[in-house]
Amino acid sequence: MAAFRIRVDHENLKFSSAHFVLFGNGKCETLHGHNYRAWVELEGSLQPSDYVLDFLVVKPLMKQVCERLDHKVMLPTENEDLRIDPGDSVVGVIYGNKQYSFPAEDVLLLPIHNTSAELLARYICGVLREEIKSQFGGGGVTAIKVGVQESFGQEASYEEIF
Ligand SMILES: Nc1nc2c(c(=O)[nH]1)N=C([C@H](O)[C@H](O)COP(=O)(O)OP(=O)(O)OP(=O)(O)O)CN2
Repeated sequence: MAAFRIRVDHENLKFSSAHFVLFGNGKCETLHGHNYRAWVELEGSLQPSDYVLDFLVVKPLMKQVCERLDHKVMLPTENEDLRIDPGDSVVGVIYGNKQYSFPAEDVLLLPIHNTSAELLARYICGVLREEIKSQFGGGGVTAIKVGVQESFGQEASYEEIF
């Protein structure tokens, strides 16, 4: 089967954020940060413009998502073992015998089960999918794939049919 695929992967598509992966049974990583990078690939048919979708519209969408994640402590709200108390000025978090409190403005609550690169990729993919659908009606896009790199040589990607 023949298909066109575009890829947007720029050095400014990055976010520097803190997280800790939860392993269950009260075990988790220590809080730490990564200089994440993200990229997206879109597969689809050519439009009258001879584009699948203009790079110049995909790039700012990706940039927006990265900016939302940048300089935040990312916390997963879909993990039943992580207790989050989202106050107006302080977010309290309890996991096993660990307790954290963060300034609310530094926290980003994400509707995911864990802040692994895999689930961050799926989250970003979902945000982009909805933006592309609402702004361009999908265009000719048939599949979307997002990659999230934690550090050089370590990345996860997620792909879904549009
Ligand atoms: N499949 C996945 N494996 C791991 C993930 C992930 O998201 N998906 N995440 C981690 C951790 O976040 C961990 O911090 C990364 O591990 P590590 O490479 O040890 O950490 P550094 O970036 O600090 O790299 P150094 O080589 O230690 O400097 C683990 N696995």
